[in-house]
Amino acid sequence: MRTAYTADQIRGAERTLMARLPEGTLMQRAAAGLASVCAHLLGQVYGSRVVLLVGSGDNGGDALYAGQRLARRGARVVAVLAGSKTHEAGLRALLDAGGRVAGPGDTREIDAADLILDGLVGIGASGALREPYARLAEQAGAAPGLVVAVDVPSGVDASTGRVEGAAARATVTVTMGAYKTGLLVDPGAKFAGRVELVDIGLAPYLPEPDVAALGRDDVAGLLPRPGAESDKYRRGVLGVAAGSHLYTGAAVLAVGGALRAGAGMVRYAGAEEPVAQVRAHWPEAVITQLRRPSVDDVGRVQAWVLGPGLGTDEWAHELAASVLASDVPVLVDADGLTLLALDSALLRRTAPVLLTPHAGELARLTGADRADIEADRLRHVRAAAAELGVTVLLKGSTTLVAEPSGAARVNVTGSSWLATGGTGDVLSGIAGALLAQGLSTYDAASCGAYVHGLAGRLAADGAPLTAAGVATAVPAAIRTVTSGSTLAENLPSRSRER
Ligand SMILES: NC(=O)C1=CN([C@@H]2O[C@H](COP(=O)(O)OP(=O)(O)OC[C@H]3O[C@@H](n4cnc5c(N)ncnc54)[C@H](OP(=O)(O)O)[C@@H]3O)[C@@H](O)[C@H]2O)[C@@H](O)CC1
Ligand SMILES: [K+]
Repeated sequence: MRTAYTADQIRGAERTLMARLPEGTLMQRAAAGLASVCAHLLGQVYGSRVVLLVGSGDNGGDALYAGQRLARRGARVVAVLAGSKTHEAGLRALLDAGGRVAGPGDTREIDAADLILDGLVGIGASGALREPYARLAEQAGAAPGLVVAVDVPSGVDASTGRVEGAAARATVTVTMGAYKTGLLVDPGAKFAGRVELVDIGLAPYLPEPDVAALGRDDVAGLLPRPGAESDKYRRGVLGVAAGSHLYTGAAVLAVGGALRAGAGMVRYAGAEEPVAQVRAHWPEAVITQLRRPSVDDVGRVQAWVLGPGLGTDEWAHELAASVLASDVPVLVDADGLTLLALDSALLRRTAPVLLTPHAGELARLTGADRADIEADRLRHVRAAAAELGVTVLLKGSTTLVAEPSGAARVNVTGSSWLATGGTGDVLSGIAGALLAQGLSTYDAASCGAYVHGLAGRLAADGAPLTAAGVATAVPAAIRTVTSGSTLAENLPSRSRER
């Protein structure tokens, strides 16, 4: 499990650790890790051109000491001093090692650099980048050289992932001591590139994490596996109330996701048109063609998926009320979420609920502005979970899952190929199948997102995918998780010692 922290949490831990160590020790550890990543990226350090963007705080100090180490190994290092002041000892160290200095206006070197080290601001930043930092951050991102962000890409809020103005787009972010939340959550995650963690000895002093990202082993431990005693009922029966005469595909995809994700049985309940389609695609599903909007005659299930392609008319509303009146966990997606936005009384139930909105659907549910949600996804998904008293999975390239208690997880297996129509229906089927097999809403959502992301990567393999292809790839994704194969995740968990 990868855990991440806010800037305040990191600062608190750093204070405790720093009090036990000679002054400057942590910065030297940070600089050593930084220089080692840079050397690795450069391949040959001797003769390479390195530009340091140096702000007025300790983030700039890290960059200067890393620059000293690279200069000692023969790199041609130029420090662009952007702040009103500069870390003096770091600057002296760089100059003693043969580095040079340029002012913030002298930026010709940036375009010629093999590697640009972004040491403008780290966890001490507040608000949008001011000039000349903003201009330098953008210039670095647009330059042909590699960009290595020190601790956090400047312009990304370390605690939230918010990007208010300009920010440095990094190839690699070398982060000190622990992951920062803003490196895992979009939009910050997009600016961070690959994240490398440098161990500076902070771990024993860290509090409970702000967010966690499940890794392959965590998911393998949580995914249900059929035992010798399992029969189809014990493996979990999922009910799917989805699809309408207008939208039949959503029902096919949700049922497909559920069957591939190991539900013991899927009971599909719907109107005539989607019933015909589901029957044609999935002879395995047990089908009830509904004559009235009620699931009373569908038979026993252990969980429901409600909403994909359901429509939002009176018939759909009554069907939603019937599903939510049951005493089993319900996953609500798509049109089901619109129905909840229109009639919040539907949510008055005691059994668990998992909502799986994208930003637009969450906006409809909570009344928040969609753009505000996209800009500050973690805050909004937490607020929604607390306000509605249910587990909320907010879809996106870094999908988030939040509990009413404030606990939150981020999924790192996502891929931009998954931004394709119908993939959400597959996710609802996968997570629903996990709910039916007994996982909590929190675990079903997090493991569902993880498996769905992997299936998307397998289905895409570097080319456009279809939602049906994602459903087909689900068993291979589960095999990847349970067999311990090393399909790459977004963020390597490798850490570097001094
Ligand atoms: N502590 C430790 O043990 C260790 C810390 N480490 C490192 O230190 C980093 C934290 O250093 P930090 O606390 O000095 O803050 P930092 O991020 O450099 O920037 C603060 C300065 O930036 C400025 N500024 C702020 N907002 C701005 C804006 N919007 N736009 C423009 N400027 C802005 C503001 O300056 P001023 O306004 O006064 O000019 C402020 O003083 C951390 O990320 C890690 O890299 C590692 O070495 C490990 C050990
Ligand atoms: K930085």
